[in-house]
Amino acid sequence: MKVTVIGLGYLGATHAVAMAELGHEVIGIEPDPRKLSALSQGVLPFHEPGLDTALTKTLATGKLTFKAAHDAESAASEIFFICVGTPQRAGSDAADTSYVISAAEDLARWVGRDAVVAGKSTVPVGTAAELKKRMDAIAGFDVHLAWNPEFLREGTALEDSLRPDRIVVGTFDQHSVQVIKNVYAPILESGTPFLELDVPTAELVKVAANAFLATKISFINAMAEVAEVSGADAVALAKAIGYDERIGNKFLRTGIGFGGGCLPKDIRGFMARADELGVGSAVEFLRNVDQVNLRRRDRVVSLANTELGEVSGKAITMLGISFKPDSDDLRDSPALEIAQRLQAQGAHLTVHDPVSLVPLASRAPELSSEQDLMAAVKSADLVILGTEWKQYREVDPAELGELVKTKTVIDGRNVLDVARWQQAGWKVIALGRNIQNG
Ligand SMILES: NC(=O)C1=CN([C@@H]2O[C@H](COP(=O)(O)OP(=O)(O)OC[C@H]3O[C@@H](n4cnc5c(N)ncnc54)[C@H](O)[C@@H]3O)[C@@H](O)[C@H]2O)C=CC1
Ligand SMILES: O=C(O)[C@H]1O[C@H](OP(=O)(O)OP(=O)(O)OC[C@H]2O[C@@H](n3ccc(=O)[nH]c3=O)[C@H](O)[C@@H]2O)[C@H](O)[C@@H](O)[C@@H]1O
Repeated sequence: MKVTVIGLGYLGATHAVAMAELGHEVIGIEPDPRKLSALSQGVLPFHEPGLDTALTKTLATGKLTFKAAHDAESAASEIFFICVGTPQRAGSDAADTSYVISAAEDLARWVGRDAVVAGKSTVPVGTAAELKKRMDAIAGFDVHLAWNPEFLREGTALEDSLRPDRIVVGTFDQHSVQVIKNVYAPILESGTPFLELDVPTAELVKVAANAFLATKISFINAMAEVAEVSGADAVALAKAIGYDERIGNKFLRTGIGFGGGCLPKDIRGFMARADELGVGSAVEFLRNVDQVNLRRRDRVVSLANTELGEVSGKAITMLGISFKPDSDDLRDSPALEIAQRLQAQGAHLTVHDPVSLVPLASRAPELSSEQDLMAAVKSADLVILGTEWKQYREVDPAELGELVKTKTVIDGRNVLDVARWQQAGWKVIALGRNIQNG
């Protein structure tokens, strides 16, 4: 099928490659000249395991091409996927839907009568109905608009796109259902559940899923707060409750909390939208979810100050700066916020991260960085593990211990082998735990 993907960020670039992998003829549209040029040359403008090689492979087949704007060729597509950003609006909790509106209105000037427009961006409930009104008015006919939210995770984005848990589609008409079933046919043939819903439900499924995931993480981090003052251990607690199948053991990893371009802004956008709809109190608990999450960052800043007397003038190494491993995404990264706050208090931060130091240089130029892990910890008064990259879990604590000034580590993700680090002479501090250091 002829497919156009609009907006080639983390979601859109992945979706375009995934569609080409399924055998479709794909055009990707991206107005940012830097991203467009990189993608056209087969270079992924962000880190995503496996997507770089898949991009090179699909480009070579000639089935994937990129453009800055719509033209007659893209206008002939049978389906258009809208994948533009919906960031948090400045000075507000609400989602900024201006990019989606602009992409939809622009597309309405090109879209064919039989083509389907499938929105994949995460939007406040009610957005699709508003877009349809605007698109119909510009196109002069009944545009086949549908909402098809995406559930991929960064770090496993391509795999999640090609082998999703489910495909959710909200449609206004049956023609859209059929075209969407056709585009995903190879995935559906493998037995992936296809949920055909009304449009508001499809929009809500996405924000509800992210709100639930955020709540689960904040739940265990709230238990961590209680554990810290009661002598309990939140990691052991998570394991113990997770054996109950009704609770499950996933998404109960306690630590410095959730960040990224989605969970934080999606729960805030959900609260703002619920408020507009007059049911703000229904999701008021998400305010607590957000606050518990942000308090974990405060906790690390406070632990660092307690450990060092005060942080001013002290050398602190942050291991990992992206919001999660296997990603270079710095959007609302807990590790980044902690590093910036400690630096603002006068500490000398050195950041190590396997892939995020280039985006970090433009995002937070005030932070020093070091590509070599051993050099990064040299003479440190304190080491903080901010992102649980595999190499930090596997590093030899004895080797690191020879380089630092003081062998104290705050494990912000509860992934270090405490006994091993202690045997190497380290004082180990972790969130939600009361670790006895000899
Ligand atoms: N990042 C992720 O893992 C996931 C993101 N989402 C949702 O997908 C949407 C996009 O997120 P990301 O890809 O992370 O954002 P992003 O910021 O990485 O990418 C958005 C892209 O859209 C482009 N764009 C903006 N206006 C445009 C227009 N009028 N026409 C064409 N392109 C335009 C931007 O230049 C940018 O490259 C958001 O709603 C997000 O919540 C959903 C699931 C997963
Ligand atoms: O809407 C989105 O963009 C996506 O948001 C999340 O995916 P992602 O942000 O890539 O990453 P997650 O694996 O969900 O992790 C989010 C944050 O929570 C943290 N986390 C995760 C799990 C956990 O147990 N504890 C915890 O602190 C991670 O470190 C990370 O900072 C959802 O998992 C995806 O399903 C969704 O499509």
